[in-house]
Amino acid sequence: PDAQGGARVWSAIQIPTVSFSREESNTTALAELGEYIHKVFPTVFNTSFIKHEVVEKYSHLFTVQGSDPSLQPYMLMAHLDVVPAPEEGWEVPPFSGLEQDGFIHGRGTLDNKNSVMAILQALDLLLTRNYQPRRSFFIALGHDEEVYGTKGAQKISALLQARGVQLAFLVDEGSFIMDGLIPSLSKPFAMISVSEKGALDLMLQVNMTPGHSSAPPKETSIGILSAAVSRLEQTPMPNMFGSGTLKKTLEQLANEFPFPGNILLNNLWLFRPLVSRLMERNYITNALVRTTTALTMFHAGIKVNVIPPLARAIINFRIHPAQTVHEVLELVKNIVADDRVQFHVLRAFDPLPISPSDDQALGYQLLRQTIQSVFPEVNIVTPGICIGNTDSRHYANLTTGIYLFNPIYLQPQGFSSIHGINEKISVQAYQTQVKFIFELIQNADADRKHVPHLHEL
Ligand SMILES: CCCCCCCC/C=C\CCCCCCCC(=O)N[C@@H](CC(C)C)C(=O)O
Ligand SMILES: [Zn+2]
Ligand SMILES: [Zn+2]
Repeated sequence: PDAQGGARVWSAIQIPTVSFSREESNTTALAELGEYIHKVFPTVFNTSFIKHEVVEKYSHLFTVQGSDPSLQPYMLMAHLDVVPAPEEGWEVPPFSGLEQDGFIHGRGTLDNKNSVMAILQALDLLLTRNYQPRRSFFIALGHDEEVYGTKGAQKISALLQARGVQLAFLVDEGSFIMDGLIPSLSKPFAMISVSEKGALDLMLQVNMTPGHSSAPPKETSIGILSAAVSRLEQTPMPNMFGSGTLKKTLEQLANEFPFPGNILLNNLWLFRPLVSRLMERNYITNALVRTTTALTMFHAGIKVNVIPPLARAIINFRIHPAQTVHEVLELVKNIVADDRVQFHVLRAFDPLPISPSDDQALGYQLLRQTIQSVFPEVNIVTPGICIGNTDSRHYANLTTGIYLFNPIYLQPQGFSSIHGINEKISVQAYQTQVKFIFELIQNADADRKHVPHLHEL
């Protein structure tokens, strides 16, 4: 990639495209970022076979017309918005986009302006080499992923559906080259997520008669609700480990673990109960084996000497692929087992279906091939499940091949910086991401029977 690559990312980081809530986002910044990509990637915007459309004012859809209409198109995705970043705790201000010690710092450097910039830069590089793709593809840049994507991705998806588009596959954020995230597994491995967990935001509410605090009743709305949410926190949803994608992932990783992990994972027929318990010990692997329960909001009380009429809590469940929203709701009601607690579903969706990862799965195989070429040191490429949610779920009507992968090494510190503090990307990692997309686009054009001849960076 050219020397400007880093500089372009820094400037994008300086534009605070924050989504605060579904109702509130920094639309001035979103518009500014739209103008910015126009300014720094003029070739992308001025090429005759690329159509650019703005959707719902701030999202962007690029249609790159390939020369061979018989090939089914695919889509590359990223999002322009970021979560808020209060300045406390940051080594450098989160919207400074400063470069220090080979790293670009700031909110959005991993989630997900890196992908916005890398996709456009890779395409720009191909265009400057007079490359016209054979296979058409779309680039969808949503502007509200961090607040559910209903204005951006959902609208782009509806637009494409109305045009009769069906995609061979799509690639979005959500998974990485995992580096030290699994205890005792020191070797990095590439995980391409082939599904993502579902979600349920559930409000619990207790209404009681208000009164004077000098003569309190035996139970208050706060006490009843606290007991209910505490029961939910203390009673984890069932461990679903045993089949499906995770079992496949672990079997593929088995020989990478030192003794005795390798023996346990190579003999899951015998050690399944033990492995399933071990997975619960770490908060990341725990999230892979069950529907998680996170108590995230709690509101009650209006004055120190008033018995509160109303107490409310919101719980965020992330639903394991082997369960449904309906099943989780039933379990929750059984655990709470108190008629005074009312339930209101604020938002819910089931886990995504599992995308294919067999030899015939075009998207998966292209990603695997490109990983092996760009990261020859990575021995294992494995399908996995994304524990968070992405804009990709809005496109499930257009394709059965949804693949989540960011071609970046992710260490525990990087993992906690996503939505946390000190988010940063090394200039070298960003350049490698550009190289990855540059090769991926060309691999998607190659005759699958022959070894591709690539333009090189
Ligand atoms: C043996 C396998 C090991 C696997 C380790 C897994 C480690 C997980 C690593 C990365 C997960 C990062 C997830 C990033 C995508 C999440 C994006 C996001 O925050 N989305 C929001 C969307 C919501 C609809 C607002 C979310 O809350 O999920
Ligand atoms: Zn993201
Ligand atoms: Zn995010």
